[in-house]
Amino acid sequence: MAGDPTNLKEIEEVARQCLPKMFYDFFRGGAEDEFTLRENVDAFQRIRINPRVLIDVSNINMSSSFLGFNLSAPILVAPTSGHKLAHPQGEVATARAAAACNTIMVQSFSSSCTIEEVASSCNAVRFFQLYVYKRRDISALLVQRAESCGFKAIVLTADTPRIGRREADIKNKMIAIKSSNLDGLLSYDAISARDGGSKLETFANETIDPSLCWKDIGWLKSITKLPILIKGILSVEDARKAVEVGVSGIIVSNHGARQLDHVPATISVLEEVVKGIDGAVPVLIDGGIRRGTDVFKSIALGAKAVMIGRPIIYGLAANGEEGAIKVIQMLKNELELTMALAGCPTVKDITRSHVQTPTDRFRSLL
Ligand SMILES: Cc1cc2nc3c(=O)[nH]c(=O)nc-3n(C[C@H](O)[C@H](O)[C@H](O)COP(=O)(O)O)c2cc1C
Ligand SMILES: CCCCCCC(=O)C(=O)O
Repeated sequence: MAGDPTNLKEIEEVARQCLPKMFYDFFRGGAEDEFTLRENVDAFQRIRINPRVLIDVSNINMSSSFLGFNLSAPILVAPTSGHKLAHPQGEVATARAAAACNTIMVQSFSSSCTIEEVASSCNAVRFFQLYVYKRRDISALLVQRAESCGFKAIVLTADTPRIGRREADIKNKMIAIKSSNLDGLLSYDAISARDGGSKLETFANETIDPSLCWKDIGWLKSITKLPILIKGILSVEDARKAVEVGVSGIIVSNHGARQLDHVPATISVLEEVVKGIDGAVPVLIDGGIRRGTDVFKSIALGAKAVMIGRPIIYGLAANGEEGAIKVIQMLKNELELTMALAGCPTVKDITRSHVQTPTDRFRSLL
């Protein structure tokens, strides 16, 4: 890869140099002042690791599982839209990278490759991320296509009744990303012809159903046998509701800080969400994970595994499938070293006592 990057930040820089400005801005950007975008990363840096010594770390085993599926490490690929804007092979390259790294890929509803193309391209375990459209028939059809193509779970994104205010996209007049999944189902023509700011925003706001609510999980359950995860949970109250309506997992996420600015960094609410549902279902987290130490901290605070969004896109942009593999491999290498240096030979050995949060430091002063 150009520049021989040694960490994810450097891969982002390679991607920035490869991508047209409109697309780099779309991938990188967050909502409004990007306060939460910075917080997602900074909040990890306020957590300290408490290493333990004189523990046999000659063999580090990062293997883990989620919903019964084995993972080589507790790191999954988050759903992100439009991978062909980053690389001509799009989500097919991403799925192959996930398969090569023995992890799960969550394919976005707004993917540029179809459900069928991704399914036939590799043997990765795949989950399908769902937006519920005003045209429920379209969402239902995509769920059925995913189910018949062997996807193993539905990830319902709950934080996007409308699209967040992404000012770079407004300035750049971001295009409405074409999702091949919607070919023959929806037309983009009216949107492409329209003047104004972000066409992606216009398209999303015209198509996504803002009336979606908790009772609709019943509808979703009625159209699929797959386990359902809810993505976009940031409070104990919503986590408990998710458990009540019978989901199989929760994803603590603020959509990579692209929706509502000034919501908390995901790592800062993870522990209370996990405690609030008392182990009823497994919890994943995404947002700002850029180092193996971030993965370690997330596990210590109760996540079953993490998901990564932008770094995968940057890897793709920098070097296609190989670039996405490099991203996952870099994080795995960093996690492996972190576990060795912290005295944790297996993922199960990573405990709450291995980290110190700002709240812990405050309490210790009282
Ligand atoms: C360019 C981009 C596109 C995204 N598209 C989707 C999407 O289609 N569906 C979804 O649920 N989340 C989407 N997300 C949010 C990610 O799933 C994830 O929550 C976020 O990227 C995690 O933060 P990180 O990028 O800091 O790792 C997108 C994020 C980005 C950056
Ligand atoms: C219905 C199209 C919405 C695409 C939004 C993709 C996304 O979630 C993101 O950019 O963030």
